Amino acid sequence: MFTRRCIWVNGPVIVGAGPSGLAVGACLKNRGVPFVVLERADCIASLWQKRTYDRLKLHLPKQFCQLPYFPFPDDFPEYPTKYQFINYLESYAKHFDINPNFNETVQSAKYDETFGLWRVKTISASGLIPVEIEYICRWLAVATGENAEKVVPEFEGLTDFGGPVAHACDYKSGKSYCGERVLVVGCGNSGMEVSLDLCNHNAKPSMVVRSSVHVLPREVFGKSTFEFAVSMMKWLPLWLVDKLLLIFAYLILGNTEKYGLKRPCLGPLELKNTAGKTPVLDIGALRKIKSGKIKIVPGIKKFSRGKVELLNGQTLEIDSVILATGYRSNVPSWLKTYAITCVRNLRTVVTTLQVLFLIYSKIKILINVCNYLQENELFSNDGVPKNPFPNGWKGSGGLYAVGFTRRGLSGASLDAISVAHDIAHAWKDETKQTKKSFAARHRRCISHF
Ligand SMILES: Cc1cc2nc3c(=O)[nH]c(=O)nc-3n(C[C@H](O)[C@H](O)[C@H](O)COP(=O)(O)OP(=O)(O)OC[C@H]3O[C@@H](n4cnc5c(N)ncnc54)[C@H](O)[C@@H]3O)c2cc1C
Ligand SMILES: NC(=O)C1=CN([C@@H]2O[C@H](COP(=O)(O)OP(=O)(O)OC[C@H]3O[C@@H](n4cnc5c(N)ncnc54)[C@H](OP(=O)(O)O)[C@@H]3O)[C@@H](O)[C@H]2O)C=CC1
Ligand SMILES: O=C(O)C(=O)Cc1c[nH]c2ccccc12
Repeated sequence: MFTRRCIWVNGPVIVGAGPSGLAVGACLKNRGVPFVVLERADCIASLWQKRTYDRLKLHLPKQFCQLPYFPFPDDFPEYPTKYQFINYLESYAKHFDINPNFNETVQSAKYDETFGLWRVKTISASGLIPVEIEYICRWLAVATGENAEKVVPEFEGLTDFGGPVAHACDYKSGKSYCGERVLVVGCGNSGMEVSLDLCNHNAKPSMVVRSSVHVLPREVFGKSTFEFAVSMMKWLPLWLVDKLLLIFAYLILGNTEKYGLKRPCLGPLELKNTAGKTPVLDIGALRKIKSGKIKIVPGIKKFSRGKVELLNGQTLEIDSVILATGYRSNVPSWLKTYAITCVRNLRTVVTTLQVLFLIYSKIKILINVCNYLQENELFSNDGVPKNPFPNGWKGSGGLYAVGFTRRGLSGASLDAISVAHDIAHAWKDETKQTKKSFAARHRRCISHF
């Protein structure tokens, strides 16, 4: 049973209370614009508080990770721990007096063309009875993140495996894996750091590398590699910076291909920009790989009871599996376009015709048209903005994206400043016009229907 409520918001609705949502909230506060933040979890920065392992530290230096208008404390180390970062975010929310509505999951957000308003529906699980709430607003800032949902690939036979299978987002420490043979699937920063942590707790990790990966040292000549790359980008083209990074990586780490870590054809920064694939910034896993403490294995063929068969025909006996297989955005599941229903129907008809008449090539064009129409005009079907950085933060009808730049926390901060600036201008214009007639309603941020 649901209770229903409808709330008018005089200002933007921000979806997500992670660093991006907090940053845009802070920038709006600075400009005197009221807003509401909706968060599905019961705390701010739920990714950091609930879905990361104990030993996690920021892997970019602190100056690239602080949010607008509130620097990290002076005594923070170069690479703050996750607990320091969480404390900072708590202080940030307190400093700017940001009070998200917790336990409220956005189910859908639709643009009502007739009124030029957003209708954002949530289910609030705070009380004993779930409450369905509809927020109505002029502006919608999407800050649900690039890592909103875990990616869990399907593997043949995994259900017969019998041992524990966890995603990296549920991994806390290697303590409970002591002495175990663990298969870590994936070799991004999560796979590498989970494998390292397992080693440090006397477990025996084998890490699956199915394709390729760029491993870079976290520091070159005592300076952060990231900072070094950022400085070089001011003077040199990206391809040259990539070449230099790879030369330094070779000089410092040696030939990583020798250990089964094939490098991608594209350079590390180009790959990050085009495919969003983050290079691994090594904090010690490579040493364990070189010493054989972390075994590198190829792609998976199938699982069976207590075993995994690999693509090279080798079979390993394993006790547990950790899927460090990454994350994805959840925007397509709740952000609707007005055309979505009719386009879906059209798509079904077209697919049926395709099956009936087998005239594939002509129909394929129509299917592509349907896919295009089904997409939101700001976000692609993958749930990230279609336009690359720095042009992916603004859509039409008052829609904004914060924190989808593939540039981590520094990208989120830049988005937040641009979005708040834009909304503040529009908000001030609109409130000026409506001030007299709606004076009473606008005195408070929210008024209930
Ligand atoms: C393990 C890990 C380490 C990282 N380390 C770094 C680093 O060192 N430096 C760096 O620059 N970047 C780093 N990143 C990148 C990372 O994306 C950012 O650090 C940051 O958390 C992104 O902030 P965000 O607010 O955009 O997303 P998130 O932190 O994911 O916050 C989004 C929030 O939206 C909420 N939400 C999602 N869907 C809904 C919904 N439907 N309704 C309501 N609420 C919803 C979520 O619960 C969440 O609280 C790291 C990422 C990971 C996974
Ligand atoms: N200290 C820090 O600050 C940390 C930061 N992070 C950040 O969090 C984000 C997410 O990182 P991460 O969780 O590592 O995810 P990534 O998306 O970076 O990596 C996913 C890995 O899983 C592999 N994979 C996916 N599906 C399969 C499959 N079916 N079989 C075998 N392998 C598979 C991918 O291989 P393929 O490339 O072949 O697709 C890739 O190696 C990144 O931006 C990262 O930088 C993460 C951990 C620590
Ligand atoms: O850790 C992440 O996910 C980030 O997005 C941080 C980041 C942004 N640009 C980069 C380039 C190289 C390594 C990390 C990052």
